[in-house]
Amino acid sequence: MQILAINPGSTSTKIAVFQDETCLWKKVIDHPEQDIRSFAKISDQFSYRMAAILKTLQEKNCRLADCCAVVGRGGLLNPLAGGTYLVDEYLVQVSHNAPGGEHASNLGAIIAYHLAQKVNIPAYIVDPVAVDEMEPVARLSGHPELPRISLSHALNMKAVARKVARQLGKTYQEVNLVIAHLGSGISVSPHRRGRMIDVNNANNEGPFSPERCGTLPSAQLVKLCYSGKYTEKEMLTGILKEGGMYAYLGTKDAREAERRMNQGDRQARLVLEAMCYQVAKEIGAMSAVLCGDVDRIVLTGGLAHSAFITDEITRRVSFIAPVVSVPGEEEMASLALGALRVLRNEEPALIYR
Ligand SMILES: Nc1ncnc2c1ncn2[C@@H]1O[C@H](COP(=O)(O)OP(=O)(O)O)[C@@H](O)[C@H]1O
Ligand SMILES: CCCC(=O)OP(=O)(O)O
Repeated sequence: MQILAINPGSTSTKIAVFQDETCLWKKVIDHPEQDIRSFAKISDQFSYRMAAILKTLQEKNCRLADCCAVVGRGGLLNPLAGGTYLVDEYLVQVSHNAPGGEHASNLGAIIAYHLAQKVNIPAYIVDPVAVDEMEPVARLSGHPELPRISLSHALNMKAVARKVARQLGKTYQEVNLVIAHLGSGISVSPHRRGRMIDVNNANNEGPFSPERCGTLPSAQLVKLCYSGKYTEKEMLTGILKEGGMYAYLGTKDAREAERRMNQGDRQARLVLEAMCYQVAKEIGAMSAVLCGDVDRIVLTGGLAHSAFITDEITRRVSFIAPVVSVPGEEEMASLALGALRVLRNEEPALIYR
């Protein structure tokens, strides 16, 4: 069965075609920052990204008619359980309206649906960013008007969780893991017997990341918002896109930060160490959620390619459980596998309402 997978990210659109579990080809289309900046809303990027995808399909001689399904990364929907969802008109409409906020992943369902419609095949999303499996006790923030919201790298974390469980000779439902996805954003989540029972909101809680602030001192934040120094849009950009490592060092590229550190830049060292320190603290907190019953701590995402970063985290958390590293992400394969599970009737397609 041939599956087309589409993963819209902040600055790129990843496309891949799978023949069953095998990736036939994959392409990352990079979108120049000035192009992306010219759109007011994420959904306004639909035609722009669609044109780039259709051009790539043509270049690769890929015929939509040869595919059994199109699968996209799911976005900031209202909270929902993990799994593979059929994309229907309602889901497309909600993705347009972006109830959970603006994020490139909102385009995944919209693009998958429109491509699939062309040849009358089903479209799916798998383990969207808004997967919410949090326990009631995890939902209280301390302010009744500000409940905690589950927004995370659920797709990659669940794929990596299944992989690590397999390596242990178990199923995902038989293990307890603390998984830290370390990318442009950072998610740290305790997975208890196949469920993500807590997670820092990767947009605005937890450790700071290459581009996001993470948890900030709340009263100081309120004062800054009302200081007149920044507009609301500037504040949000500063938190979500130009915070964290970027705010301190002017780069979102951890490889560049590490190069500077190795050339003796003390600020670069301090910032990288602080990011790892915060990740380690979050792993400690999420291990407490599991009452210390942790089979493995798993480090994944782009930053997990760095031995400095993984060593720096590991030395602080290895007393809890063995640490394994699964660098990079497996989002494209996870999308295809999610669609295949449904097409093979191993799992029902969920309906989002
Ligand atoms: N080999 C590497 N060593 C250190 N950092 C890396 C490496 N490869 C990627 N990164 C960093 O990982 C971050 C991006 O991670 P990634 O998982 O690709 O995030 P996203 O898909 O969310 O943009 C960037 O800061 C990038 O510099
Ligand atoms: C909003 C949670 C998911 C997320 O942060 O994804 P990216 O790192 O791809 O922006």
